[in-house]
Amino acid sequence: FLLTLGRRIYDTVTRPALPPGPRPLPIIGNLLQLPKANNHLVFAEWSKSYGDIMSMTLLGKTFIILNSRRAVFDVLERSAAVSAGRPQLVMANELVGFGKLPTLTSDMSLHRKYRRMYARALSGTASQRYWTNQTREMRRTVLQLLEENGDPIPAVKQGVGCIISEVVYGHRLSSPDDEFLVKAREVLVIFERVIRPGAFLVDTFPWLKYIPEWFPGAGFKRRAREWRATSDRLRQDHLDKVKRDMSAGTAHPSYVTNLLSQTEKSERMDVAEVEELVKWSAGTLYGAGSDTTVVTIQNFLVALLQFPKAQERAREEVDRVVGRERMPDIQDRERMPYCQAMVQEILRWRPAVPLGIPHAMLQDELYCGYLLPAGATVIPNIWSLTHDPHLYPNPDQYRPERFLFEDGTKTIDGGREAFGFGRRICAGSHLAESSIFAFITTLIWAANVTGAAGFDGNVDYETGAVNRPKEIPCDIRPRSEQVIEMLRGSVLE
Ligand code: HEM
Repeated sequence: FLLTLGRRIYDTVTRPALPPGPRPLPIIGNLLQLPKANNHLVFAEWSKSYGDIMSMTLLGKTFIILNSRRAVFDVLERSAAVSAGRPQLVMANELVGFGKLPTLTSDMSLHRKYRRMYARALSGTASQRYWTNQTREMRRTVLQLLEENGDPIPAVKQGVGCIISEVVYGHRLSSPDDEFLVKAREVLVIFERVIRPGAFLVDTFPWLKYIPEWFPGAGFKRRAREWRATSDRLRQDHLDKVKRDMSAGTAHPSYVTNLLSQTEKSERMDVAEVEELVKWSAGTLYGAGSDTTVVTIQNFLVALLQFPKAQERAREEVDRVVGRERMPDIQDRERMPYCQAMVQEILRWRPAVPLGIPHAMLQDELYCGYLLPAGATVIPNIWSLTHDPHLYPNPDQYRPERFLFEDGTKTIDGGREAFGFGRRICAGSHLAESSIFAFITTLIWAANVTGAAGFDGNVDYETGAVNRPKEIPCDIRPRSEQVIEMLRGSVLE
Protein backbone atom coordinates (compact mmCIF):
# COMPACT_ATOMS: atom_id res chain seq x y z
CA PHE A 1 0.00 0.00 0.00
CA LEU A 2 2.78 2.42 0.97
CA LEU A 3 4.56 1.68 -2.30
CA THR A 4 1.40 2.42 -4.34
CA LEU A 5 0.74 5.61 -2.37
CA GLY A 6 4.38 6.68 -2.82
CA ARG A 7 4.16 6.03 -6.55
CA ARG A 8 0.93 8.10 -6.77
CA ILE A 9 2.49 11.05 -4.92
CA TYR A 10 5.63 10.82 -7.05
CA ASP A 11 3.57 10.75 -10.27
CA THR A 12 1.51 13.76 -9.16
CA VAL A 13 4.55 15.81 -8.17
CA THR A 14 6.56 15.00 -11.30
CA ARG A 15 3.60 15.18 -13.70
CA PRO A 16 4.08 18.04 -16.17
CA ALA A 17 1.75 21.01 -15.68
CA LEU A 18 -1.33 21.73 -17.75
CA PRO A 19 -1.11 24.79 -20.04
CA PRO A 20 -1.69 28.07 -18.18
CA GLY A 21 -5.17 29.49 -17.69
CA PRO A 22 -7.41 31.37 -15.27
CA ARG A 23 -7.04 30.17 -11.68
CA PRO A 24 -9.64 27.48 -10.90
CA LEU A 25 -11.68 27.18 -7.68
CA PRO A 26 -11.84 23.84 -5.84
CA ILE A 27 -14.37 21.36 -7.32
CA ILE A 28 -16.15 23.76 -9.72
CA GLY A 29 -12.91 24.86 -11.41
CA ASN A 30 -13.40 27.83 -13.75
CA LEU A 31 -17.19 27.51 -13.91
CA LEU A 32 -17.80 31.04 -12.61
CA GLN A 33 -15.40 32.62 -15.10
CA LEU A 34 -16.99 30.94 -18.08
CA PRO A 35 -18.49 33.60 -20.34
CA LYS A 36 -22.24 33.57 -21.00
CA ALA A 37 -21.88 34.43 -24.70
CA ASN A 38 -19.27 35.00 -27.38
CA ASN A 39 -16.82 32.52 -25.85
CA HIS A 40 -14.59 32.79 -28.93
CA LEU A 41 -14.00 36.51 -28.26
CA VAL A 42 -13.42 35.97 -24.54
CA PHE A 43 -10.96 33.13 -25.18
CA ALA A 44 -9.12 35.31 -27.72
CA GLU A 45 -8.88 38.02 -25.05
CA TRP A 46 -7.65 35.57 -22.40
CA SER A 47 -4.98 34.27 -24.74
CA LYS A 48 -3.31 37.70 -24.54
CA SER A 49 -2.52 36.89 -20.88
CA TYR A 50 -2.08 33.11 -21.01
CA GLY A 51 -0.66 32.46 -24.46
CA ASP A 52 -1.93 30.63 -27.50
CA ILE A 53 -2.50 27.37 -25.64
CA MET A 54 -4.55 27.61 -22.44
CA SER A 55 -6.39 25.28 -20.13
CA MET A 56 -9.48 25.42 -17.93
CA THR A 57 -11.16 22.93 -15.67
CA LEU A 58 -14.90 22.56 -15.25
CA LEU A 59 -16.22 20.21 -12.57
CA GLY A 60 -13.10 18.06 -12.80
CA LYS A 61 -12.89 18.00 -16.62
CA THR A 62 -9.93 19.50 -18.45
CA PHE A 63 -10.37 21.77 -21.45
CA ILE A 64 -7.48 22.82 -23.69
CA ILE A 65 -8.06 25.90 -25.85
CA LEU A 66 -5.93 26.54 -28.92
CA ASN A 67 -5.77 30.14 -30.04
CA SER A 68 -3.25 30.30 -32.86
CA ARG A 69 -2.62 28.62 -36.18
CA ARG A 70 0.70 27.27 -34.85
CA ALA A 71 -0.90 25.64 -31.79
CA VAL A 72 -3.80 24.26 -33.84
CA PHE A 73 -1.43 22.87 -36.44
CA ASP A 74 0.85 21.24 -33.88
CA VAL A 75 -1.87 19.68 -31.77
CA LEU A 76 -4.67 18.88 -34.22
CA GLU A 77 -2.77 18.30 -37.46
CA ARG A 78 0.74 17.08 -36.58
CA SER A 79 -0.47 15.06 -33.58
CA ALA A 80 -3.76 14.14 -35.26
CA ALA A 81 -3.41 10.49 -34.29
CA VAL A 82 -3.76 11.34 -30.60
CA SER A 83 -6.06 14.36 -30.78
CA ALA A 84 -8.78 13.05 -33.11
CA GLY A 85 -11.16 11.76 -30.43
CA ARG A 86 -14.42 13.41 -29.42
CA PRO A 87 -15.47 14.19 -25.83
CA GLN A 88 -17.34 11.39 -24.10
CA LEU A 89 -20.88 12.65 -23.54
CA VAL A 90 -22.82 10.15 -21.48
CA MET A 91 -26.30 11.45 -22.33
CA ALA A 92 -25.69 11.96 -26.07
CA ASN A 93 -23.31 9.11 -26.84
CA GLU A 94 -24.37 6.35 -24.48
CA LEU A 95 -27.98 6.93 -23.47
CA VAL A 96 -29.38 8.39 -26.70
CA GLY A 97 -26.97 6.30 -28.77
CA PHE A 98 -25.40 9.13 -30.80
CA GLY A 99 -21.94 7.73 -29.99
CA LYS A 100 -22.07 5.76 -33.25
CA LEU A 101 -22.47 8.89 -35.37
CA PRO A 102 -19.37 9.80 -37.42
CA THR A 103 -19.34 13.27 -35.86
CA LEU A 104 -19.29 11.96 -32.26
CA THR A 105 -17.60 8.58 -32.27
CA SER A 106 -14.22 8.12 -30.62
CA ASP A 107 -13.90 4.59 -31.96
CA MET A 108 -11.17 5.43 -34.42
CA SER A 109 -11.41 2.24 -36.46
CA LEU A 110 -15.14 2.88 -37.01
CA HIS A 111 -14.36 6.53 -37.77
CA ARG A 112 -11.86 5.48 -40.45
CA LYS A 113 -14.57 3.40 -42.17
CA TYR A 114 -16.97 6.36 -42.20
CA ARG A 115 -14.30 8.67 -43.54
CA ARG A 116 -13.54 6.24 -46.37
CA MET A 117 -17.22 6.43 -47.35
CA TYR A 118 -17.22 10.21 -47.23
CA ALA A 119 -14.04 10.31 -49.30
CA ARG A 120 -15.70 8.11 -51.92
CA ALA A 121 -18.95 10.05 -52.13
CA LEU A 122 -18.18 13.64 -51.05
CA SER A 123 -14.63 14.34 -52.31
CA GLY A 124 -14.02 17.28 -54.66
CA THR A 125 -14.41 15.09 -57.75
CA ALA A 126 -17.22 12.87 -56.44
CA SER A 127 -19.34 15.82 -55.34
CA GLN A 128 -19.38 17.30 -58.86
CA ARG A 129 -22.28 14.94 -59.58
CA TYR A 130 -24.42 17.05 -57.23
CA TRP A 131 -23.75 20.34 -59.01
CA THR A 132 -26.91 20.25 -61.15
CA ASN A 133 -29.05 19.82 -58.07
CA GLN A 134 -27.19 22.51 -56.12
CA THR A 135 -27.47 24.99 -58.98
CA ARG A 136 -31.20 24.32 -59.41
CA GLU A 137 -31.97 24.69 -55.70
CA MET A 138 -29.91 27.86 -55.26
CA ARG A 139 -31.69 29.37 -58.30
CA ARG A 140 -35.00 28.45 -56.71
CA THR A 141 -33.86 30.13 -53.47
CA VAL A 142 -32.85 33.35 -55.25
CA LEU A 143 -36.14 33.34 -57.16
CA GLN A 144 -38.04 33.05 -53.89
CA LEU A 145 -36.00 35.90 -52.37
CA LEU A 146 -36.87 38.09 -55.35
CA GLU A 147 -40.54 37.19 -55.34
CA GLU A 148 -40.98 37.66 -51.60
CA ASN A 149 -38.40 40.37 -50.82
CA GLY A 150 -39.01 39.79 -47.11
CA ASP A 151 -37.08 37.88 -44.46
CA PRO A 152 -34.53 35.86 -46.49
CA ILE A 153 -33.85 33.27 -43.80
CA PRO A 154 -36.73 30.79 -44.47
CA ALA A 155 -35.96 30.63 -48.20
CA VAL A 156 -32.27 29.98 -47.57
CA LYS A 157 -33.08 27.24 -45.05
CA GLN A 158 -35.49 25.62 -47.46
CA GLY A 159 -32.96 25.73 -50.33
CA VAL A 160 -30.13 24.21 -48.31
CA GLY A 161 -32.48 21.55 -46.88
CA CYS A 162 -33.49 20.60 -50.44
CA ILE A 163 -29.86 20.22 -51.50
CA ILE A 164 -28.96 17.99 -48.58
CA SER A 165 -32.02 15.74 -48.71
CA GLU A 166 -31.48 15.18 -52.42
CA VAL A 167 -27.71 14.74 -52.20
CA VAL A 168 -27.93 12.30 -49.31
CA TYR A 169 -31.13 10.32 -50.00
CA GLY A 170 -32.18 11.45 -53.49
CA HIS A 171 -35.33 12.79 -51.90
CA ARG A 172 -36.86 15.89 -53.52
CA LEU A 173 -38.72 17.95 -50.93
CA SER A 174 -42.30 18.64 -51.88
CA SER A 175 -42.90 21.62 -49.56
CA PRO A 176 -41.41 23.39 -46.53
CA ASP A 177 -43.46 20.96 -44.39
CA ASP A 178 -42.18 17.87 -46.16
CA GLU A 179 -42.06 14.99 -43.69
CA PHE A 180 -38.37 14.42 -44.37
CA LEU A 181 -37.50 17.93 -43.26
CA VAL A 182 -39.84 17.94 -40.27
CA LYS A 183 -38.45 14.67 -38.91
CA ALA A 184 -34.83 15.56 -39.66
CA ARG A 185 -35.30 18.82 -37.74
CA GLU A 186 -36.91 16.95 -34.85
CA VAL A 187 -33.81 14.79 -34.51
CA LEU A 188 -31.54 17.80 -34.91
CA VAL A 189 -33.31 19.49 -31.99
CA ILE A 190 -32.69 16.37 -29.87
CA PHE A 191 -29.04 16.34 -30.97
CA GLU A 192 -28.52 19.99 -30.10
CA ARG A 193 -30.13 19.50 -26.68
CA VAL A 194 -28.01 16.56 -25.68
CA ILE A 195 -24.63 17.86 -26.81
CA ARG A 196 -25.00 21.19 -25.00
CA PRO A 197 -22.29 21.25 -22.29
CA GLY A 198 -23.74 20.90 -18.81
CA ALA A 199 -27.30 20.31 -20.04
CA PHE A 200 -27.53 16.96 -18.24
CA LEU A 201 -26.16 16.16 -14.81
CA VAL A 202 -25.28 12.65 -15.97
CA ASP A 203 -22.47 14.13 -18.11
CA THR A 204 -20.84 15.47 -14.94
CA PHE A 205 -21.68 12.45 -12.75
CA PRO A 206 -21.59 9.46 -15.14
CA TRP A 207 -22.62 7.01 -12.39
CA LEU A 208 -26.14 8.49 -12.64
CA LYS A 209 -26.59 6.47 -15.82
CA TYR A 210 -27.01 3.35 -13.67
CA ILE A 211 -30.07 4.56 -11.77
CA PRO A 212 -33.25 2.85 -12.96
CA GLU A 213 -35.85 4.72 -15.02
CA TRP A 214 -38.55 4.51 -12.33
CA PHE A 215 -36.28 6.19 -9.75
CA PRO A 216 -37.36 9.74 -8.75
CA GLY A 217 -35.37 12.27 -10.77
CA ALA A 218 -34.52 9.75 -13.52
CA GLY A 219 -36.69 11.50 -16.12
CA PHE A 220 -33.59 11.99 -18.25
CA LYS A 221 -33.37 8.22 -18.75
CA ARG A 222 -36.95 7.98 -20.01
CA ARG A 223 -36.38 10.89 -22.32
CA ALA A 224 -33.14 9.34 -23.57
CA ARG A 225 -34.99 6.11 -24.41
CA GLU A 226 -37.67 8.00 -26.38
CA TRP A 227 -35.13 10.16 -28.18
CA ARG A 228 -33.07 7.11 -29.09
CA ALA A 229 -36.16 5.42 -30.55
CA THR A 230 -37.09 8.54 -32.58
CA SER A 231 -33.64 8.97 -34.08
CA ASP A 232 -33.05 5.25 -34.71
CA ARG A 233 -36.39 5.08 -36.52
CA LEU A 234 -35.61 8.10 -38.67
CA ARG A 235 -32.26 6.74 -39.88
CA GLN A 236 -33.74 3.31 -40.59
CA ASP A 237 -36.84 4.70 -42.39
CA HIS A 238 -34.70 6.82 -44.69
CA LEU A 239 -32.44 3.91 -45.57
CA ASP A 240 -35.37 1.55 -46.16
CA LYS A 241 -37.09 4.05 -48.43
CA VAL A 242 -34.00 4.40 -50.65
CA LYS A 243 -33.62 0.60 -50.79
CA ARG A 244 -37.26 0.22 -51.84
CA ASP A 245 -36.85 2.89 -54.52
CA MET A 246 -33.68 1.21 -55.77
CA SER A 247 -35.49 -2.13 -56.11
CA ALA A 248 -38.34 -0.42 -57.97
CA GLY A 249 -35.85 1.39 -60.21
CA THR A 250 -37.21 4.81 -59.14
CA ALA A 251 -34.37 6.00 -56.86
CA HIS A 252 -32.69 9.30 -57.70
CA PRO A 253 -28.87 9.03 -57.58
CA SER A 254 -27.57 10.05 -54.15
CA TYR A 255 -24.90 9.44 -51.51
CA VAL A 256 -26.83 6.38 -50.32
CA THR A 257 -27.57 4.84 -53.75
CA ASN A 258 -24.00 5.44 -54.81
CA LEU A 259 -22.50 3.57 -51.84
CA LEU A 260 -25.10 0.79 -51.82
CA SER A 261 -24.72 0.05 -55.51
CA GLN A 262 -20.93 -0.10 -55.18
CA THR A 263 -21.44 -2.71 -52.44
CA GLU A 264 -23.79 -4.76 -54.59
CA LYS A 265 -21.11 -4.94 -57.27
CA SER A 266 -18.31 -5.92 -54.90
CA GLU A 267 -18.35 -9.45 -53.58
CA ARG A 268 -15.70 -8.64 -51.02
CA MET A 269 -17.95 -6.35 -48.99
CA ASP A 270 -20.27 -7.45 -46.22
CA VAL A 271 -23.64 -5.98 -47.26
CA ALA A 272 -25.12 -5.81 -43.74
CA GLU A 273 -22.05 -4.01 -42.39
CA VAL A 274 -22.00 -1.53 -45.27
CA GLU A 275 -25.72 -0.81 -44.85
CA GLU A 276 -25.14 -0.05 -41.20
CA LEU A 277 -22.25 2.29 -42.02
CA VAL A 278 -24.23 4.00 -44.78
CA LYS A 279 -27.20 4.44 -42.47
CA TRP A 280 -25.18 6.14 -39.72
CA SER A 281 -22.93 8.14 -42.01
CA ALA A 282 -25.91 9.45 -44.02
CA GLY A 283 -27.87 10.15 -40.85
CA THR A 284 -25.39 12.77 -39.66
CA LEU A 285 -25.17 14.80 -42.85
CA TYR A 286 -28.35 16.85 -42.50
CA GLY A 287 -27.34 17.95 -38.99
CA ALA A 288 -23.73 18.68 -39.92
CA GLY A 289 -24.39 20.37 -43.24
CA SER A 290 -27.60 22.36 -43.02
CA ASP A 291 -27.20 24.99 -40.30
CA THR A 292 -23.53 25.59 -41.10
CA THR A 293 -24.27 26.31 -44.77
CA VAL A 294 -27.40 28.35 -43.99
CA VAL A 295 -25.55 30.55 -41.50
CA THR A 296 -22.69 31.14 -43.95
CA ILE A 297 -25.15 32.27 -46.62
CA GLN A 298 -26.93 34.51 -44.11
CA ASN A 299 -23.60 36.06 -43.21
CA PHE A 300 -22.89 36.63 -46.86
CA LEU A 301 -26.07 38.72 -47.09
CA VAL A 302 -24.89 40.71 -44.07
CA ALA A 303 -21.50 41.25 -45.77
CA LEU A 304 -23.25 42.62 -48.88
CA LEU A 305 -25.11 45.14 -46.73
CA GLN A 306 -22.07 46.22 -44.77
CA PHE A 307 -19.52 46.15 -47.63
CA PRO A 308 -21.36 47.29 -50.79
CA LYS A 309 -18.15 47.66 -52.84
CA ALA A 310 -17.74 43.86 -52.85
CA GLN A 311 -21.13 43.53 -54.57
CA GLU A 312 -20.09 45.99 -57.29
CA ARG A 313 -16.88 44.16 -58.00
CA ALA A 314 -18.58 40.77 -58.07
CA ARG A 315 -21.26 42.08 -60.44
CA GLU A 316 -18.59 43.32 -62.81
CA GLU A 317 -17.03 39.81 -62.86
CA VAL A 318 -20.35 37.98 -63.25
CA ASP A 319 -21.48 40.23 -66.11
CA ARG A 320 -18.12 39.93 -67.88
CA VAL A 321 -17.84 36.13 -67.57
CA VAL A 322 -21.48 35.04 -67.75
CA GLY A 323 -23.26 37.94 -69.46
CA ARG A 324 -27.04 38.39 -69.39
CA GLU A 325 -28.07 35.67 -71.84
CA ARG A 326 -27.49 32.75 -69.50
CA MET A 327 -27.27 32.13 -65.75
CA PRO A 328 -24.08 31.36 -63.83
CA ASP A 329 -23.37 27.79 -62.80
CA ILE A 330 -20.77 26.01 -60.71
CA GLN A 331 -18.63 25.13 -63.73
CA ASP A 332 -17.84 28.86 -64.04
CA ARG A 333 -15.84 28.75 -60.82
CA GLU A 334 -12.38 28.67 -62.42
CA ARG A 335 -13.22 31.74 -64.48
CA MET A 336 -14.65 33.70 -61.56
CA PRO A 337 -11.82 34.15 -59.06
CA TYR A 338 -13.42 37.12 -57.31
CA CYS A 339 -16.66 35.21 -56.59
CA GLN A 340 -14.63 32.21 -55.44
CA ALA A 341 -12.67 34.57 -53.16
CA MET A 342 -16.02 35.81 -51.80
CA VAL A 343 -16.75 32.24 -50.68
CA GLN A 344 -13.40 31.92 -48.91
CA GLU A 345 -13.70 35.35 -47.34
CA ILE A 346 -17.17 34.69 -45.92
CA LEU A 347 -15.91 31.46 -44.34
CA ARG A 348 -13.04 33.46 -42.83
CA TRP A 349 -14.94 36.61 -41.85
CA ARG A 350 -17.78 34.78 -40.10
CA PRO A 351 -16.77 31.14 -39.50
CA ALA A 352 -20.07 29.34 -38.90
CA VAL A 353 -18.83 27.43 -35.87
CA PRO A 354 -16.36 29.86 -34.25
CA LEU A 355 -15.07 27.32 -31.73
CA GLY A 356 -15.23 24.35 -34.08
CA ILE A 357 -16.44 20.96 -32.85
CA PRO A 358 -14.38 19.90 -29.82
CA HIS A 359 -11.79 17.15 -30.23
CA ALA A 360 -10.60 14.96 -27.33
CA MET A 361 -7.15 13.63 -26.50
CA LEU A 362 -6.98 9.86 -26.99
CA GLN A 363 -3.81 9.61 -24.91
CA ASP A 364 -1.43 11.83 -22.90
CA GLU A 365 0.68 14.14 -25.05
CA LEU A 366 3.36 16.69 -24.21
CA TYR A 367 3.29 19.98 -26.03
CA CYS A 368 5.82 22.75 -25.32
CA GLY A 369 6.44 21.08 -21.95
CA TYR A 370 2.74 21.10 -21.03
CA LEU A 371 0.62 18.04 -20.50
CA LEU A 372 -2.41 17.51 -22.71
CA PRO A 373 -3.96 14.66 -20.72
CA ALA A 374 -5.89 11.75 -22.20
CA GLY A 375 -9.62 12.55 -22.19
CA ALA A 376 -9.11 16.34 -22.21
CA THR A 377 -11.46 18.26 -24.51
CA VAL A 378 -9.57 20.30 -27.11
CA ILE A 379 -11.22 23.43 -28.49
CA PRO A 380 -9.74 25.12 -31.56
CA ASN A 381 -10.62 28.80 -31.50
CA ILE A 382 -11.28 29.09 -35.23
CA TRP A 383 -12.30 32.71 -34.79
CA SER A 384 -8.85 33.61 -33.35
CA LEU A 385 -7.16 32.08 -36.37
CA THR A 386 -9.34 33.73 -38.98
CA HIS A 387 -9.10 37.09 -37.18
CA ASP A 388 -5.34 37.01 -36.61
CA PRO A 389 -4.19 40.39 -38.02
CA HIS A 390 -0.77 38.93 -38.91
CA LEU A 391 -2.40 36.39 -41.20
CA TYR A 392 -5.33 38.53 -42.33
CA PRO A 393 -4.71 42.29 -42.02
CA ASN A 394 -7.81 44.27 -40.98
CA PRO A 395 -9.59 41.03 -40.14
CA ASP A 396 -12.94 42.69 -39.36
CA GLN A 397 -13.25 43.90 -42.94
CA TYR A 398 -14.95 41.69 -45.53
CA ARG A 399 -12.34 41.97 -48.32
CA PRO A 400 -12.47 39.05 -50.81
CA GLU A 401 -9.47 40.49 -52.67
CA ARG A 402 -7.20 39.30 -49.86
CA PHE A 403 -7.54 35.87 -51.50
CA LEU A 404 -6.60 37.08 -54.98
CA PHE A 405 -3.22 37.26 -56.64
CA GLU A 406 -2.20 40.82 -57.38
CA ASP A 407 -3.37 40.71 -61.00
CA GLY A 408 -6.74 39.36 -59.80
CA THR A 409 -6.65 36.36 -62.11
CA LYS A 410 -6.54 33.57 -59.59
CA THR A 411 -7.66 32.74 -56.09
CA ILE A 412 -5.13 32.09 -53.34
CA ASP A 413 -5.99 29.08 -51.23
CA GLY A 414 -7.10 29.97 -47.68
CA GLY A 415 -9.93 30.79 -45.32
CA ARG A 416 -10.68 27.12 -44.82
CA GLU A 417 -9.90 27.04 -41.11
CA ALA A 418 -13.70 27.27 -40.82
CA PHE A 419 -13.87 23.57 -41.76
CA GLY A 420 -11.84 22.33 -38.80
CA PHE A 421 -8.72 20.24 -38.63
CA GLY A 422 -6.84 16.96 -38.80
CA ARG A 423 -8.68 13.68 -39.13
CA ARG A 424 -11.94 15.38 -38.20
CA ILE A 425 -11.85 18.03 -40.89
CA CYS A 426 -15.31 18.69 -42.34
CA ALA A 427 -16.38 15.88 -44.67
CA GLY A 428 -18.75 18.11 -46.64
CA SER A 429 -16.54 21.12 -47.39
CA HIS A 430 -16.68 20.63 -51.18
CA LEU A 431 -20.42 20.36 -51.12
CA ALA A 432 -20.68 23.42 -48.87
CA GLU A 433 -18.39 25.57 -50.98
CA SER A 434 -20.17 24.78 -54.23
CA SER A 435 -23.61 25.49 -52.71
CA ILE A 436 -22.35 28.84 -51.40
CA PHE A 437 -20.72 29.65 -54.75
CA ALA A 438 -23.96 28.80 -56.59
CA PHE A 439 -25.93 31.05 -54.24
CA ILE A 440 -23.50 33.98 -54.46
CA THR A 441 -23.16 34.01 -58.24
CA THR A 442 -26.88 33.53 -58.89
CA LEU A 443 -27.80 36.28 -56.45
CA ILE A 444 -25.26 38.73 -57.84
CA TRP A 445 -26.34 37.92 -61.40
CA ALA A 446 -30.03 38.31 -60.65
CA ALA A 447 -30.40 40.91 -57.93
CA ASN A 448 -29.39 44.17 -56.41
CA VAL A 449 -29.09 43.84 -52.63
CA THR A 450 -29.21 46.88 -50.37
CA GLY A 451 -30.12 47.62 -46.76
CA ALA A 452 -33.86 47.89 -46.05
CA ALA A 453 -35.25 51.34 -45.22
CA GLY A 454 -33.87 52.48 -41.86
CA PHE A 455 -30.95 49.99 -41.85
CA ASP A 456 -28.14 51.60 -39.83
CA GLY A 457 -25.37 49.11 -40.63
CA ASN A 458 -25.76 47.06 -37.46
CA VAL A 459 -26.83 43.43 -37.36
CA ASP A 460 -27.48 41.65 -34.06
CA TYR A 461 -26.30 38.10 -33.56
CA GLU A 462 -27.68 35.21 -31.59
CA THR A 463 -24.65 33.51 -30.08
CA GLY A 464 -24.15 29.83 -29.36
CA ALA A 465 -22.23 26.97 -30.97
CA VAL A 466 -23.34 28.53 -34.24
CA ASN A 467 -23.56 32.35 -34.35
CA ARG A 468 -26.43 33.53 -36.53
CA PRO A 469 -27.77 36.96 -37.47
CA LYS A 470 -31.10 37.52 -35.71
CA GLU A 471 -32.48 39.44 -38.65
CA ILE A 472 -31.15 40.55 -42.05
CA PRO A 473 -32.79 43.85 -42.95
CA CYS A 474 -32.24 43.74 -46.70
CA ASP A 475 -33.99 44.83 -49.84
CA ILE A 476 -33.55 42.39 -52.72
CA ARG A 477 -34.66 43.64 -56.16
CA PRO A 478 -34.36 41.98 -59.57
CA ARG A 479 -31.87 43.55 -61.94
CA SER A 480 -34.39 43.13 -64.79
CA GLU A 481 -37.76 41.55 -65.60
CA GLN A 482 -35.98 38.99 -67.76
CA VAL A 483 -34.09 37.65 -64.70
CA ILE A 484 -37.27 36.39 -63.04
CA GLU A 485 -38.43 34.69 -66.25
CA MET A 486 -35.08 32.97 -66.72
CA LEU A 487 -34.96 31.76 -63.11
CA ARG A 488 -38.53 30.48 -63.29
CA GLY A 489 -37.81 28.65 -66.51
CA SER A 490 -34.68 27.00 -65.17
CA VAL A 491 -36.17 25.67 -61.93
CA LEU A 492 -39.07 24.07 -63.81
CA GLU A 493 -36.74 22.20 -66.18
C1 HEM B 1 -20.12 26.28 -44.54
C2 HEM B 1 -20.50 25.06 -44.23
C3 HEM B 1 -19.79 24.18 -43.24
C4 HEM B 1 -18.92 24.50 -42.24
C5 HEM B 1 -18.40 25.88 -41.86
C6 HEM B 1 -18.55 23.26 -41.59
C7 HEM B 1 -17.68 23.18 -40.52
C8 HEM B 1 -17.34 22.00 -39.90
C9 HEM B 1 -16.47 21.91 -38.74
C10 HEM B 1 -15.79 23.08 -38.04
C11 HEM B 1 -16.38 20.60 -38.42
C12 HEM B 1 -15.57 20.01 -37.26
C13 HEM B 1 -14.16 19.69 -37.73
C14 HEM B 1 -13.25 19.29 -36.57
O1 HEM B 1 -13.69 18.57 -35.70
O2 HEM B 1 -12.09 19.73 -36.54
C15 HEM B 1 -17.19 19.85 -39.35
C16 HEM B 1 -17.34 18.48 -39.32
C17 HEM B 1 -18.16 17.78 -40.17
N1 HEM B 1 -18.87 18.30 -41.24
FE1 HEM B 1 -18.97 20.23 -41.79
N2 HEM B 1 -19.21 22.24 -42.18
C18 HEM B 1 -19.97 22.74 -43.21
C19 HEM B 1 -20.80 22.04 -44.08
C20 HEM B 1 -20.91 20.67 -44.12
C21 HEM B 1 -21.70 19.93 -45.08
C22 HEM B 1 -22.48 20.56 -46.25
C23 HEM B 1 -21.60 18.60 -44.75
C24 HEM B 1 -22.22 17.42 -45.42
C25 HEM B 1 -23.41 17.42 -45.96
C26 HEM B 1 -20.74 18.51 -43.57
C27 HEM B 1 -20.39 17.34 -42.94
C28 HEM B 1 -19.54 17.26 -41.84
C29 HEM B 1 -19.25 16.02 -41.14
C30 HEM B 1 -19.79 14.63 -41.48
C31 HEM B 1 -18.38 16.35 -40.10
C32 HEM B 1 -17.80 15.41 -39.04
C33 HEM B 1 -16.39 15.00 -39.40
C34 HEM B 1 -15.77 14.02 -38.40
O3 HEM B 1 -16.07 14.10 -37.20
O4 HEM B 1 -14.98 13.21 -38.86
N3 HEM B 1 -20.34 19.78 -43.22
N4 HEM B 1 -17.76 20.72 -40.25
